[in-house]
Amino acid sequence: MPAAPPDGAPALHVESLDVTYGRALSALRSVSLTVPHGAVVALLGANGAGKTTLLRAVSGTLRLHRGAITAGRVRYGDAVLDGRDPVAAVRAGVVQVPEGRRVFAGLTVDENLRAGGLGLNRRAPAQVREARERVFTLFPRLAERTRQAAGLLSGGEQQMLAIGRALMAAPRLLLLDEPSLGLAPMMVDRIAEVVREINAQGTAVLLVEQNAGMALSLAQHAHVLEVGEIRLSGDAADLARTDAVRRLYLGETTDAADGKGAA
Ligand SMILES: Nc1ncnc2c1ncn2[C@@H]1O[C@H](COP(=O)(O)OP(=O)(O)OP(=O)(O)O)[C@@H](O)[C@H]1O
Repeated sequence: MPAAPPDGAPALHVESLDVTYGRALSALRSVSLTVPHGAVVALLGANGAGKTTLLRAVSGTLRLHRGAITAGRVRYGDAVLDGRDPVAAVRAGVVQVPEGRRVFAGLTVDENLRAGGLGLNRRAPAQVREARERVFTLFPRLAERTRQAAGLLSGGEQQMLAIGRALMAAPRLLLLDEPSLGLAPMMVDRIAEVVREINAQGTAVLLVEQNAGMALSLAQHAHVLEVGEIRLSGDAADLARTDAVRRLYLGETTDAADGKGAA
């Protein structure tokens, strides 16, 4: 468990959130969760459960996908984030790493990293250098490839770059969407280590993962979303022991008759 937060340290509060896409599609209903300062919180759920939608609602990117918050609140510390844009979220200290390693393929590693700092364009060059050094310490492979086009990196390296780019904005809360998706097991282990290191440096993480084993091993708290609603919440280690999570999300056959199809 993380150390007790200092007084006034910001936490993310999502309160009774409803989100729709277009006029009809209800993607989230009455979703509430908290990410305490310095914590790792995992968000699990099947395809289409609404995990990405929740991250978009927090990072201010929902409108870019024609979604809208129709009820509820998103607050990070004193900042109200619902109804705001991504720049407001970044300024408040909240940065999302989108699913699918969306790096700028035609730009170099270095240019991608610079782009990550642009949301905070009044920062002193020394801070930018410091953020860059932090990224290169976490990801030495990026330091060796600063002039390489991002599109030529391996999948794992692109995921590192996507995370590194987000870290350039010096987030206090990182929203990570499926960082292990499509990566080889060794790279998944490396990404897990990186999440641990980032968290140990004081950044809270809201981690969306289909790899429930990895997510629950990293998180202190976890929530399970099903068709837009939170079905289970609790201590990550406790959730990992429940039959439903073991069967549906950890791939264990506690009851062969039920199979794993619902996940
Ligand atoms: N831009 C969009 N326009 C319309 N519907 C959308 C849009 N994005 C997501 N949805 C729908 O909202 C619901 C929740 O999707 P979301 O991507 O948040 O789920 P998810 O849990 O992240 O799933 P996945 O693991 O597949 O990414 C789904 O029914 C999905 O089809």
